[in-house]
Amino acid sequence: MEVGFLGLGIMGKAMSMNLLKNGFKVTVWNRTLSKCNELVEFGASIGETPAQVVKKCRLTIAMLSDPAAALSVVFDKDGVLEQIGSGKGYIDMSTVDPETSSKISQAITSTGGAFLEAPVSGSKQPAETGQLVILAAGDKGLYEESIPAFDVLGKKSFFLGQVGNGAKMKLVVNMIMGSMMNAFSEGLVLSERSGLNPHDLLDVLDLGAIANPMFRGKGPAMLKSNHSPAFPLKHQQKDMRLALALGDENAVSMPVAAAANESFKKARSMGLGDLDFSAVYEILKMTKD
Ligand SMILES: NC(=O)C1=CN([C@@H]2O[C@H](COP(=O)(O)OP(=O)(O)OC[C@H]3O[C@@H](n4cnc5c(N)ncnc54)[C@H](OP(=O)(O)O)[C@@H]3O)[C@@H](O)[C@H]2O)C=CC1
Ligand SMILES: O=CCCC(=O)O
Repeated sequence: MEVGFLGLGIMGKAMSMNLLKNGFKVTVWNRTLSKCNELVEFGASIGETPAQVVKKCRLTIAMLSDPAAALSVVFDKDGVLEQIGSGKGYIDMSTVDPETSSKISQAITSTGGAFLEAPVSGSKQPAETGQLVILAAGDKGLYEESIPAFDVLGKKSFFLGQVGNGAKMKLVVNMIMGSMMNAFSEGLVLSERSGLNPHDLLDVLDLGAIANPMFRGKGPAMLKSNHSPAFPLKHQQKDMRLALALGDENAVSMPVAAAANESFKKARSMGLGDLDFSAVYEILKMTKD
């Protein structure tokens, strides 16, 4: 199957590589075109613009940083809209808000094209190993057609109904994750400041009711101040912001998420946005009596 892939950041590069390794023909595009070269070594073709990729492929997947990027790639000159139409499908796997997704859906479907939003849970390593959790919503026919690709990219796919539901599910999950990262970081700092060995805390946590892959995977690196990016902090803060907006729209009070968002904003303002979101630990560590 020939698949187009737009956006070769941390996630897009791993996902498109995975498709290539599993026998898909892939045509890639990235805003910074030089990032396509590594994929070409593994058999990918390059499209010079999003429109060129869509022209060539029946199915095109996008994995872009944020709502502005997702909209730009569809609506701007040489964008997806110039070539999408009947018989073609567009799958946006970026994490965006439901409004952005709906806007893209309306534009694509008005040309006769099919649209699916399919944000993912899981980070760099699950993307490399095909262990993502796919949160799809939109065109059911396109979802079914995409299952061979989703089976390569993920360990489980959910079809959640109408466009917007995938985006909402993803934002709820990441709102919880961002709050957890803040609580975890505060716990690490508190254990150190109160004279405990934080490595002991990691061991205790891992044996109890709140053991989880995030604490287990990131804890030891955090204690060494290693925040090599798997999930960039700037994207986690974007997700907190979008989740808080969803809370506003639905009159849901979220003081814990709001406080976590403030920590991520502070970390961004201190230049930590391109590090892993675990770098929020560094700003919590800085607070003194
Ligand atoms: N990293 C993770 O663990 C996960 C990330 N996500 C979500 O997936 C998406 C991608 O994340 P990730 O790969 O980590 O992000 P990166 O920051 O590594 O990559 C972002 C991509 O978006 C492109 N881009 C940014 N702005 C524009 C624009 N205006 N026009 C066109 N392209 C643009 C970048 O192009 P260029 O190379 O030119 O800058 C790059 O290809 C985000 O929505 C993120 O929230 C979801 C699950 C996990
Ligand atoms: O959006 C990013 C999610 C990262 C993860 O699920 O580990």
